[in-house]
Amino acid sequence: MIEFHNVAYGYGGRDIFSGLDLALPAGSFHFLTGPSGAGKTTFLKLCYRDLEASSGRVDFFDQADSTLDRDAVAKLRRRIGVVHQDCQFLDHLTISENIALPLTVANRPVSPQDLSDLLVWVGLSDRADALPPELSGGERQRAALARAIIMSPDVILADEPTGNVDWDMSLRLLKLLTELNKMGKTVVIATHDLHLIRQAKSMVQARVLRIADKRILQAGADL
Ligand SMILES: Nc1ncnc2c1ncn2[C@@H]1O[C@H](COP(=O)(O)OP(=O)(O)OP(=O)(O)O)[C@@H](O)[C@H]1O
Repeated sequence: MIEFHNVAYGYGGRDIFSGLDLALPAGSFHFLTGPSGAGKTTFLKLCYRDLEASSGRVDFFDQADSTLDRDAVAKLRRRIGVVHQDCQFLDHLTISENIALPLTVANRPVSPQDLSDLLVWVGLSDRADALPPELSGGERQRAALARAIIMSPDVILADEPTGNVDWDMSLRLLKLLTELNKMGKTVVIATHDLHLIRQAKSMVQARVLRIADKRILQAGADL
């Protein structure tokens, strides 16, 4: 789905990654760990082409990065749903309008039934007409997940989706992400939470990646 070939990336001359070789196959489930500032968000941004590799090559859905024009990049982004760390919403729109926003912006019809099913799935039916500032942290995270998948992406990237929620809510979010994976979606979760990763072992066949020395390595079974 997304493949990194000898990729380097840095900010202002400071390398975050170098010699990165990695594949995220279709239908896989990955956790990405590493200390704060190691580059987890940067890696996710490279995965949805918000950032471009400084050198090396990233292939998206079997297409080399360098061959993609603007339309192709827009198209590939529609196949990738992102749950951002800070979950920003438009505060003057309701939760259901925010969730439907990617469709509205793309000028695509919003099916009331699909939207309602999605709200039920994330457990937000009774909050559909609330405004974002009225939501709890866990509700915001679930709304962000719903918004990320409304375009039926093939890949879901979640940046610290359980960062600000309690354990029960973390498990609930993890369950939603594993359900998406069972539907065939490729899932990548960046997280500090090793407890969550251990918990996931009984729910899904997940690979754990760890950022170390500007590379991303498969973590050992000791986690
Ligand atoms: N736009 C930017 N310009 C310059 N440096 C940046 C920029 N974005 C991130 N960095 C730096 O790059 C490094 C990696 O940042 P990144 O946000 O990817 O780490 P992270 O592992 O996601 O961190 P955290 O767990 O704290 O969210 C950090 O040192 C950060 O300060």
